[in-house]
Amino acid sequence: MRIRTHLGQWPSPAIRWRLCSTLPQSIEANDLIILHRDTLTEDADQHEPSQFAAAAGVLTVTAETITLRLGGTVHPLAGERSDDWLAAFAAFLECGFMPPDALVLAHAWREPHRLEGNAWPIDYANFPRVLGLDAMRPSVPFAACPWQLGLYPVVASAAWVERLLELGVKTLQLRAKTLEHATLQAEIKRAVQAARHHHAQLFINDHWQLAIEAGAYGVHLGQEDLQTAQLQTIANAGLRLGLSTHGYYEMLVACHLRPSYIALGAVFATTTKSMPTAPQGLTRLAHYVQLLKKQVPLVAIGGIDQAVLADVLATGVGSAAVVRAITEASDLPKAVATLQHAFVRNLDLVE
Ligand SMILES: Cc1ncc(COP(=O)(O)OP(=O)(O)O)c(N)n1
Ligand SMILES: Cc1nc(C(=O)O)sc1CCOP(=O)(O)O
Repeated sequence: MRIRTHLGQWPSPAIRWRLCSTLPQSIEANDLIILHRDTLTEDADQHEPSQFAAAAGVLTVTAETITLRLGGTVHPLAGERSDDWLAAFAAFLECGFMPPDALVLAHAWREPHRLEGNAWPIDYANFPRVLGLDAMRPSVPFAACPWQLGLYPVVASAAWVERLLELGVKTLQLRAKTLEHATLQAEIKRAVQAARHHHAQLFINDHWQLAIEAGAYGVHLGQEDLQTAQLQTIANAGLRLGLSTHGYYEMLVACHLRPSYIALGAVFATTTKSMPTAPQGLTRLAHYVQLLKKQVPLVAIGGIDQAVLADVLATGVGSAAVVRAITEASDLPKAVATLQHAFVRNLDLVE
């Protein structure tokens, strides 16, 4: 409660978690069981999850690490933390953050922040490391892209890419979800050639091998894609990499891989795809930007249109990716011009 009062206004959490530092008489579905261990090497690692199967999650805490198991996913974190990290964890859960994100924030929590009247953790140096990522991290950072990627339409065909290039759009993504290999290969080639002709930056969603083959500017991948994509091959080929994130834990994963930009979503509700996570909203987005703005170029995505673009840009992101604001526009040239104008106005305000 003491820490929570310093974290500002947040909607009530959708889930009331119960933190159990000692074993409860009966385990309930929203319980997070906390186990203290000397090291992580014990075979306890294998037995604990089934023993506590009725709980929502288990945190195994050692001096240097905390491993959170939640819904079949393991989140291993390492880093310094304050003595009151557990109280901070409870406070961030109370602000509505899911356990992996609340645990990241709890690591980064420092009491002096509160005394300085700036309680929210935004100092990247205090944030923990996600363990187990080194094998997928390329030996060098991905090629850089501009800090301000500007208006960033995400479209499903080369024809759409060409239409937008004719209207002066300079950053785009081809996100073709339903095409078969041969058609897809031809679409990607055509879109890459058109983008090159217009000196534009075209990212290819998911299909990183075809993107390399076609010589695309970059690739966009989601967190699940990280299990299968060969990031070193993408980096060696000189392509840029954009990575999706949906909260603090995923941001740390993404940052460790040194991508060219990080996407923050979904800012607002979207009907373009079914999202497993709740919309972030502008307040969270602003906190994310404060943390990451000096680390990597940022792109906001999800439910962004003309009506909200100025508010989104006011958080400090350098780009906004949009689907429906473009594909469902009744007057495409006007929609592009209006959206582009918001970027110009925002740059004026920042300068
Ligand atoms: C700019 C940008 N941000 C996020 C996404 C979403 O990517 P991903 O998580 O891989 O989901 P799908 O696009 O594959 O549904 C994106 N495509 N672009
Ligand atoms: C493709 C995609 N990825 C998202 C994410 O949050 O990762 S949101 C999204 C769809 C964005 O579409 P619209 O602009 O129509 O809301």
